Amino acid sequence: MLDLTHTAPKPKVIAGAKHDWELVIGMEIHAQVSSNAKLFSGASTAVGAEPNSNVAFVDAAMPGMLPVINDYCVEQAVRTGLGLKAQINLVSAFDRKNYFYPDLPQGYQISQLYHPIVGAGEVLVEMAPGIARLVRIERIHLEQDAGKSIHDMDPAMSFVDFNRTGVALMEIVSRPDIRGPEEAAAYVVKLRQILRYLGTCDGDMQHGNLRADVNVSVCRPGQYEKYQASQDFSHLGTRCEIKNMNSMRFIQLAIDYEARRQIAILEDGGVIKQETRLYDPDRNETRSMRSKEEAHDYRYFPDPDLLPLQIEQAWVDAIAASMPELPDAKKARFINDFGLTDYDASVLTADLESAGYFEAVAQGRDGKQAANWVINELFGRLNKQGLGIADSPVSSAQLGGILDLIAAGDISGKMAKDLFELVWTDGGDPAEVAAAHGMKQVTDTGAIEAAVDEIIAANPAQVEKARANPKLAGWFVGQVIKASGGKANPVVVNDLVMRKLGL
Ligand SMILES: Nc1ncnc2c1ncn2[C@@H]1O[C@H](COP(=O)(O)OP(=O)(O)OP(=O)(O)O)[C@@H](O)[C@H]1O
Ligand SMILES: [Mg+2]
Ligand SMILES: [Mg+2]
Repeated sequence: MLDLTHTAPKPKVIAGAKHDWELVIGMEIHAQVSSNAKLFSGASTAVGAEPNSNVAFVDAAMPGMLPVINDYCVEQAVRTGLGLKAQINLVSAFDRKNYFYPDLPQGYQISQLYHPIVGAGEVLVEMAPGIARLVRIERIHLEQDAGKSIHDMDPAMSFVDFNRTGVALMEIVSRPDIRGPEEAAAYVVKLRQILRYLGTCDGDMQHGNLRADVNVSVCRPGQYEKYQASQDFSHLGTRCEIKNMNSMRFIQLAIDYEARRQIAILEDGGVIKQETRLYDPDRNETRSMRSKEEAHDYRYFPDPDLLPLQIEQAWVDAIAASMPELPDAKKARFINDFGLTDYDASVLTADLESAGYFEAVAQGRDGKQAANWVINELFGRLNKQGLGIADSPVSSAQLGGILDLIAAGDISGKMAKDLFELVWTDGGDPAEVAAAHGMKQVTDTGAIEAAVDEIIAANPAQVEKARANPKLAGWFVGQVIKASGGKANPVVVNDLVMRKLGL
């Protein structure tokens, strides 16, 4: 069962020169929909293609061309909504958001202002075991991405690449429920994790496939609670929106800078102007880009080329029936089925590849031991070499084979680490590699007994000490294992030593 009991984290408090302030943050996440074709054309969404080669006439806004909705993109938005426990709107509609920019050939972006496809949902953001923020989702709407302006190819010219023009985006809008920079970053991490589990967005932030607009305001302690009770935004401060953030670190730095900037203005008796700002990582500051446009500045109106989008409940139900297991459920299951700690379960469910690998190793084996090996040995080794789990030279079957040899008492923990190293570099079936390298733990009592007798006979003084203080018997165990060249099974040695010493 999923245990969602949690306590909310404390909001971040910043001490100004005059008094304390709290942060209030709401995020708009633009997530590129995983789909082979664009939202309103059949053109490919592949990246890295020759500039302007994946552009249909409708993407280039040729006269008379009409958009045709790609139902797979709609399905992806519905799947995302279901993954965020959100309401799915069976009727939604597309609007034109008008603005002029060289990378926007239509002169407007098709978006969904008035009737989005997805309504209210939620995301649980864990900050520590048992401490979590429930961030409410206000809406998700579908919209077109813009093209790319290129200014750095020639000092005297600007270019434009329309390959990205018309690719489907989901804008996922949160309520202002996030209360600090760390929570903001954790929210993006969690949302990205859910999208990747769902397969609706690849979450590649480096290539801008997931980017965040971060809305920040500050208020005096107590004001947020008034907003919560009434949902009346006038209790909150004026927000500034920091556009296009695609790094967890910069999101946190930008929020911190922006909050302090606003506090300084307010304590000086000034007012915050609602505006759009850009973060400059080189100078760690935000700068005004433009004053905030209101919806009416965009002259939104229903797109006359597109009928309202109507979907069937049965179709939504079919998508719901095919949902994969999501991160919270998988984590709870790992804790329950494999006895993992909260921390280990979080690490192992961070992405689907790690979770799948771990599960293959843990199935039918000691789950905790499997977790230790995957997290400490495997991840440690992969990190050292800068590899991802998909590129691991040791497969889950091979790692499972190593654990089986330990469980059978054939190799010691120390030998297992050496064996792991051998399998990592040379590959092969672990049992065969172990045999080829003479890695076999001695469990034969007869052979070990002789060594124990010999060491006891040679060290009468140690024997006296150990009989007086049984904790010192470990010394004999160490000696016997050393004498065997590390091959004697420590469990067997320990039993014999204790018996021979009469302990
Ligand atoms: N006082 C506030 N402090 C912090 N965040 C706020 C505040 N008021 C609203 N927000 C957040 O600002 C965001 C507003 O996004 P929304 O898409 O609704 O409008 P927008 O930013 O005006 O539109 P656009 O998509 O054109 O940028 C939401 O995430 C909301 O939670
Ligand atoms: Mg928005
Ligand atoms: Mg916005």
